[in-house]
Amino acid sequence: MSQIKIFDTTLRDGEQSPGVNLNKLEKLEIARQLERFGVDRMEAGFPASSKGDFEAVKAIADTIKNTSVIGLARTIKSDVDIAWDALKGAENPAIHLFLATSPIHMEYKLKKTPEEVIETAVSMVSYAKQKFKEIEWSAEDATRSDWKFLAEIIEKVIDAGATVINLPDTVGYTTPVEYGKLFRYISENVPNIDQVELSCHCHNDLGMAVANSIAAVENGATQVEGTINGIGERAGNAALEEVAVALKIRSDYYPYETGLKLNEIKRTSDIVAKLTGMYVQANKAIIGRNAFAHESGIHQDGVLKNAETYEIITPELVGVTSNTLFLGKHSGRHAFKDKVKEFGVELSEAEVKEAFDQFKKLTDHKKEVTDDDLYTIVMEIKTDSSSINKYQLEKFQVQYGTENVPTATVVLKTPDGKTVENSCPGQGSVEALYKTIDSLIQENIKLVDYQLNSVGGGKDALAESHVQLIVNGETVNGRGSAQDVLQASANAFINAVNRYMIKINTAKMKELVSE
Ligand SMILES: CC(=O)SCCNC(=O)CCNC(=O)[C@H](O)C(C)(C)COP(=O)(O)OP(=O)(O)OC[C@H]1O[C@@H](n2cnc3c(N)ncnc32)[C@H](O)[C@@H]1OP(=O)(O)O
Ligand SMILES: CC(C)C(=O)C(=O)O
Ligand SMILES: [Mg+2]
Repeated sequence: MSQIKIFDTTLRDGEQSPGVNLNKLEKLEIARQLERFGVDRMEAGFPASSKGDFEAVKAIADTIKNTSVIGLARTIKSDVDIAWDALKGAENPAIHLFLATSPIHMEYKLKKTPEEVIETAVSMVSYAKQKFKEIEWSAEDATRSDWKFLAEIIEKVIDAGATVINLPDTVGYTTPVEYGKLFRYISENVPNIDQVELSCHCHNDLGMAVANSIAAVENGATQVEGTINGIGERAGNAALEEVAVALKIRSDYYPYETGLKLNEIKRTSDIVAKLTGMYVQANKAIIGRNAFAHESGIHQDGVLKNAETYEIITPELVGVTSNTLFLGKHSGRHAFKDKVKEFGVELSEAEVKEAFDQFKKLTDHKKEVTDDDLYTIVMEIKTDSSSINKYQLEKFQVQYGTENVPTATVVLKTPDGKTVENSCPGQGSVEALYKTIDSLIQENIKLVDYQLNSVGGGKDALAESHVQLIVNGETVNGRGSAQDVLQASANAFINAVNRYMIKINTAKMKELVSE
């Protein structure tokens, strides 16, 4: 079996999904889970793109030790310098430089001739080599590039010091046979190709990202790039869990394996869905709710006689277990801490206290607190700490009846410690609630997206809400959970506003420091 490396870009290309906006703490929690999952490389972000991304990449580089941490950069000196500042604390600092090679990108986007593109790529790889030992170079839009030109530029960037060459299908344009031929061509026509690793990076615009990635592996790729749950720009990237499980299940045919711990798939998928707000559809391969459900009689009959008649993957393989019954009203702190440890999440003493208090409160209303419930509580605590004063929901009431105009009354504490109160009507309960909260906040707020999901099943399941707001022109996401759907909705709205407050306060503090 040959070992295929897994390069995860959930935190960079995945975060390019419209509407996804992760903060530093959320990125750090996802990075920790990716490390547990066993990815070989993780692209933590694009350090030169914003201060927030710089700080997140730096925090991940300084924390993650068992996975190589990489940052994306354009072929611009300042991007390379900023990437170095973010990544120099990593165990093995690595940079991912990209430059487009297709005629359309070179002429219209970069406004460079092919010769200038070669000269820029070579000089920036050489420049980066003064700092980084490991350099991945990507020929952006490789699948719409001239193959002879690709072979020429690749040979030169390898001579300049690149250690990994990536041939991205940037716009999801290729098909498995064609992409396979491209890898074969590059393997056979670049004389120094054996000095580097060859990587594939597929987008899913035509629904072929996973198939294309496997075709690349069959034709010489030694690394697959992708994201958890296939999130990413437009229709997304290749879903890594699908690639890994396909290689495992079809090991009778494919002589390749990955170092991923497949039984961490469910947990990795869950944390990414929860923190990005991009939930997977029920029929999603590998981890969708229906992936292991058998509905029709003939299938059920077959499965009862021998599960393998209709089941090629077992739920246990990918870490889908029946949602373990967790602790109850009478459970103590020790059992609680043990459970949190099992999740692989580290909590400080103060965080344990906060999580335990919330868990106890939940047991007053919910007989059976499950792993999913507890994980939701723990993640809220791990990803939402900030020392700045924030808006706090003191109390609220919503009146709703089929014959009444829904009306909400809300009492809020503002960041400067004042208590404010108002009531507003709305078309529905959530609208009334949101209008009232909005009226109490001195910012210009527009609601762009609202989602409500249940955590697990049952009448008493926790509700989890995601919102996207535009606050004074800035897009921010918010997340909230509670047993009541209106409380979860209110929490999500206020969480988004508080993230905006954190964002502008951090920017203001930086200005003061630099003055
Ligand atoms: C295929 C991919 O996924 S590539 C990664 C895409 N990801 C992102 O763009 C997310 C983060 N991006 C950003 O925050 C911003 O685009 C920034 C901060 C990087 C740049 O912002 P701005 O300076 O305002 O430039 P803007 O985004 O409008 O345009 C991009 C510029 O980079 C140039 N550029 C694009 N790719 C490259 C490259 N690989 N190397 C050098 N320059 C490049 C473009 O030609 C354009 O230059 P121009 O201003 O001279 O025309
Ligand atoms: C930055 C590059 C590798 C990319 O994401 C793409 O081309 O899709
Ligand atoms: Mg991409």
